[in-house]
Amino acid sequence: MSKSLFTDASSRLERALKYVSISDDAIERLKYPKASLSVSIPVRMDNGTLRIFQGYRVRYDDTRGPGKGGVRYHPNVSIDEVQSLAFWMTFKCALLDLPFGGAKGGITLNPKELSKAELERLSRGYIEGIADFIGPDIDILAPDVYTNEMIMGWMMDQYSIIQRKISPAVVTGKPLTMGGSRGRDTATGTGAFHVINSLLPKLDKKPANTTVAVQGFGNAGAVVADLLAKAGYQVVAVSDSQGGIYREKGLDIASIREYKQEHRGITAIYCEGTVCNIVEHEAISNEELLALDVDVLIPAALENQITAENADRVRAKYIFEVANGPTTSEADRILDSKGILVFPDILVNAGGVTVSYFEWVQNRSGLYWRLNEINERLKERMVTEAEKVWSFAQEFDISLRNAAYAQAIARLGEALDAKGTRDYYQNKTRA
Ligand SMILES: NC(=O)C1=CN([C@@H]2O[C@H](COP(=O)(O)OP(=O)(O)OC[C@H]3O[C@@H](n4cnc5c(N)ncnc54)[C@H](OP(=O)(O)O)[C@@H]3O)[C@@H](O)[C@H]2O)C=CC1
Ligand SMILES: O=C(O)CCC(=O)C(=O)O
Repeated sequence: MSKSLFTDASSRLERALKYVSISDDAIERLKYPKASLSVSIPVRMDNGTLRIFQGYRVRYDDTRGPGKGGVRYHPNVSIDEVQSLAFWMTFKCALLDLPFGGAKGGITLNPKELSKAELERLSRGYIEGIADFIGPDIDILAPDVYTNEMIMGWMMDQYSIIQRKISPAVVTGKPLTMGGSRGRDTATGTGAFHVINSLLPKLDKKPANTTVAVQGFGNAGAVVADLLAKAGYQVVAVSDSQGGIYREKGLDIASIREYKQEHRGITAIYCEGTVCNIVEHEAISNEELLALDVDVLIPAALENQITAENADRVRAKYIFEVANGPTTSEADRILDSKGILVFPDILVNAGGVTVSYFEWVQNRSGLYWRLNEINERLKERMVTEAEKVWSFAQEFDISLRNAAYAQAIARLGEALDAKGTRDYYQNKTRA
């Protein structure tokens, strides 16, 4: 039987514990999610039939602050996946020193098959189901795969209806008109760009002599591809769920983004300026993209993309994980043995939750920041944490993943110990 995603995810905790000292009590607590909720969501479909969807929310840990994390709409969503994503959020928020714990949610469905009205009923139904489990001081939602600011707006509105007061801070990634933050829509890709652009020079890589392949061309992948291309990197391949395109002398990312917004796929479409042509021989599969001979590989789609089965075929020198959990722990070992450096998800994709934190702060203070203020603060946080992870890894000669986890674990351990064991309550019950 194959390992569950959570078993694989939590092996990262076990490995990194060697490099940090925290109490046994804190270690025990970090091994388990604090609370999980599973809900059935009845939705009246446009054709009059009733469909029941399965939704989840997991709050993994809230020691350092309210739970925080996105909501995913995807056919593969399961409690195991949501729990793993909530686990990663916990370490990501601690690594970036955000005053949040980790949480995540999801609904099992293919949202591409639903009409806009059906999606709205589903999103509002999800909030009906989890309303008692979330809140601006309890657990705060955000976008993830196949959710967006429109859906976040519906969710915030539904929560406000239930609470009978406007509660913008329960959801981040909302439309600007509903209290969203400037820069949240591009934050994940922008944060990843800062990590890549600040760490590659340490490896003597300059944009013009660095080739890049990006798997996944959504909110995270398209933005990082665009920023890298604008900074002079050679982005030679991109893909979406249907497949990808490759061009040795580099792709025109801005025009591919434009094309993707109008049409659904990017397969075999090559755009230069405003002209797009279908060029069949440049089409590649996602498997082929992962095995391209490039300097930098950026998985920016789903988890479990680089596994024990294909890690041997990876030829990139550096992997920057924009997706959550794209590399399995077995693949990590193989990549390590091949000398491939993996820059971990909890660092590389933390720009999204960082600007979500800024949005939450703005919602609570009522004072809204300009885009350049947001972008400056984001850059400062991302570069600072990236440098710390890099130096820690260099100093102790350990992987960047272990270095990132060790720093996050140290912060979590300190917070858990500061709260004490809470044995007082248990003793009182027993008395
Ligand atoms: N949004 C955010 O703020 C954050 C996202 N992340 C992570 O980044 C990753 C991407 O999320 P995000 O960009 O928001 O999601 P989006 O829904 O915006 O985009 C997902 C992209 O991945 C593509 N895709 C889906 N399945 C596959 C596949 N099997 N192979 C290749 N490409 C595929 C989609 O293709 P198509 O367009 O054809 O459907 C789409 O281009 C996820 O792991 C997410 O958890 C991490 C931090 C924050
Ligand atoms: O913005 C957020 O709160 C969380 C984004 C997210 O889901 C993630 O970082 O994986």
